[in-house]
Amino acid sequence: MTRTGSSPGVLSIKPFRRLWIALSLSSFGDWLSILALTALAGSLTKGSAENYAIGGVLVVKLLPALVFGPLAGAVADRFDRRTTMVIADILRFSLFLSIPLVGRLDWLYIATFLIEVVTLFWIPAKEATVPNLVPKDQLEKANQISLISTYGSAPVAAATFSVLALISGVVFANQRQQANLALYINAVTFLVSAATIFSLREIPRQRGKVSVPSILKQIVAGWRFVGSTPLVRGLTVGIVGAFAAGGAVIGIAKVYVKALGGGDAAYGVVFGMVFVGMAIGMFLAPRILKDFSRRRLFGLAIIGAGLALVLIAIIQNLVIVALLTALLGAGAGIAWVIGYTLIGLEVEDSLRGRTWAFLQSLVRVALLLTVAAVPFIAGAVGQHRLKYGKNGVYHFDGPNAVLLLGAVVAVIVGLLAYKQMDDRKGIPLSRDLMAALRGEEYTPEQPGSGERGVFLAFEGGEGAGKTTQARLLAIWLRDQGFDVVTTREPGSSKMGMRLRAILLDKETTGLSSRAETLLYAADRAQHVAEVIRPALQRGAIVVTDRYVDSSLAYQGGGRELKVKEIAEVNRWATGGLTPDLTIILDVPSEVGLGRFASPADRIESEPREFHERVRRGFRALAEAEPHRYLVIDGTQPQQEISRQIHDRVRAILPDPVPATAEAVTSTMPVISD
Ligand SMILES: Nc1ncnc2c1ncn2[C@@H]1O[C@H](COP(=O)(O)OP(=O)(O)OP(=O)(O)O)[C@@H](O)[C@H]1O
Ligand SMILES: Cc1cn([C@H]2C[C@H](O)[C@@H](COP(=O)(O)O)O2)c(=O)[nH]c1=O
Repeated sequence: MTRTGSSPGVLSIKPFRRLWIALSLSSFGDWLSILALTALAGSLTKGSAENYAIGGVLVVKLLPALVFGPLAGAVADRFDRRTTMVIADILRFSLFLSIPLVGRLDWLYIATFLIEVVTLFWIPAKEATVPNLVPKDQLEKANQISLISTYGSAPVAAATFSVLALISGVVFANQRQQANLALYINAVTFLVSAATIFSLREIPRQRGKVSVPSILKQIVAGWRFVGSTPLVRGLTVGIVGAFAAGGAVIGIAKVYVKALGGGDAAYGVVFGMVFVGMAIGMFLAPRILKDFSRRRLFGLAIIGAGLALVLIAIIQNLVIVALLTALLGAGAGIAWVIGYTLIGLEVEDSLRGRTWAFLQSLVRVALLLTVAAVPFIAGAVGQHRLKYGKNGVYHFDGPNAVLLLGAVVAVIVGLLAYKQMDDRKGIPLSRDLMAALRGEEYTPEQPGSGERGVFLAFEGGEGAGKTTQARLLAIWLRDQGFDVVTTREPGSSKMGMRLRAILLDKETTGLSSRAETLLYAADRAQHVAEVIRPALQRGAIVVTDRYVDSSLAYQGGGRELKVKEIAEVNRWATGGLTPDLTIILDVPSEVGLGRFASPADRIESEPREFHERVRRGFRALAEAEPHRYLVIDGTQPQQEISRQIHDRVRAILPDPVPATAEAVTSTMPVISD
């Protein structure tokens, strides 16, 4: 995985840097043009026609992609890319300049349509050029920085538009002149871009024959693939639905902001907030919810965006709407980055291209239909005044209805995507989410294990008396008719015995603390699978001499690794199996170590401070969850320790099986429910 932080390295490649400057300028110009054109269209019309005029701008911006999309890709491969880009930029400069000079709505539409057609040829020429300017191993970084510039320029454009609106509001009398100023600046960005690309002699000349796939064929092929793959089905439903909801917002935002008392500056701020939110969502969510299922997060992000939209539709306060818009953007940004990554990671390489082509076609259709439908829905709903209290009047107009409809669509598609893509079925969402927020992965007890027995663990430092007490407890339990399995760690399986030899042999030198932790965890995973879980499933009482807490105290306390991380590894290794009771025998380290006559093994040979840290580690675990532990002073006489253990264990034992059961099974009786 490449880190974004290393992107400046790519920018040191001079030709790529120039192309990137051109891309940034063009992206900035594109975003600024959406704001300026919709504002100008609004100012060229009056009353309810304003809705249709703004919607019209967006429709003509989307239409060319449907008609000329496949052709543009082919042109990029067939003609000289540098020339294509320079001509496209000069054309865009001229067309943008013409809009304020002509100053008519019909020309605004024609010019916008032509600009979009030209842009369609510019983009694939640029996309195809990048791999020729950077080495292969830098391509991913180059793509990252291009993506950041494309979307990062949106809030910059929005801020510029707001500032321009404020400044020009002082100088100019009407809104038309303000929008015109933005369009002039916009035109200049394309001229600079053309000059920058013209100077790029490194772009190789390109000639060749390329077939033009029909958009209809792509959609049909895509449908077939989507129908047979739940992941892509969920992604498609989510992405297309989110774009449809987004289309509703884009189509109505200008009118809604105006209805809330805002002008062009406020529109620019609200528009920019979507992208600020997107950037925050994209950046923060994957970090905060590092261990959370990406498939679940995808659906949840769309639902979250839908809920933010509900509030935007009903809370009619400009400042709150602007803040909620950032929330909406965050949801959209999270869904976008996850959708993008999931397609990259989980869709086979041979199908990825088709998936993208299909999604892009569908997204454009969805956007187009929504943007086109928005003015009609808003117009059909009309204006409604709802009275409340003595003098209160709540306005519910077309824009509110459109936003609410978009919100409902987002929530429904979010739910559908969640259902289709859920990769943790049966795991409660709230627990999964809470664990992820704590930085842990929620591991439930293995499904269907159906343990009926009792699981007891002895823990403590060296020579604390664990083996002695485990043996005495087993005798006491068997005397009462229980099926008891005594076991220990490490080394209760064939593989575990070999691991024990490696771990405790003083000849083992240079073993890293992490490797040591993993070897103990591997022994434990085998121990649980081979010995503990089968015994518990048949209803036995399992008494183990050491378990997970030994790793937390020895590798966490003794070796000073992070206890949380060790717990996480072990949760995974054991499938979350936790003892019903853990008995800690607490003795000062010199007392425990002094009880042995035999030579010390690799761990016992550690210095005293190590063993004292281990002791403190065990105590801390018991203090954190007292209900799961029984801490006993291990320096007491053996019988006294046994008595205290019996008192506590008795309370959690099930009723022994009636004596008759022994006759039936003719084996050691098992515990009944
Ligand atoms: N309460 C006690 N008082 C004094 N000596 C004891 C007590 N309990 C056990 N011992 C003795 O201490 C020694 C170590 O006991 P034991 O093997 O049970 O400890 P352990 O905790 O299992 O040690 P290990 O660190 O090897 O797991 C044995 O010789 C045992 O007889
Ligand atoms: C399970 C486990 C054990 N250890 C250490 C603790 C002891 O020094 C030895 C095991 O020897 P014993 O005589 O069987 O008690 O291994 C550890 O460091 N981490 C663990 O998870």
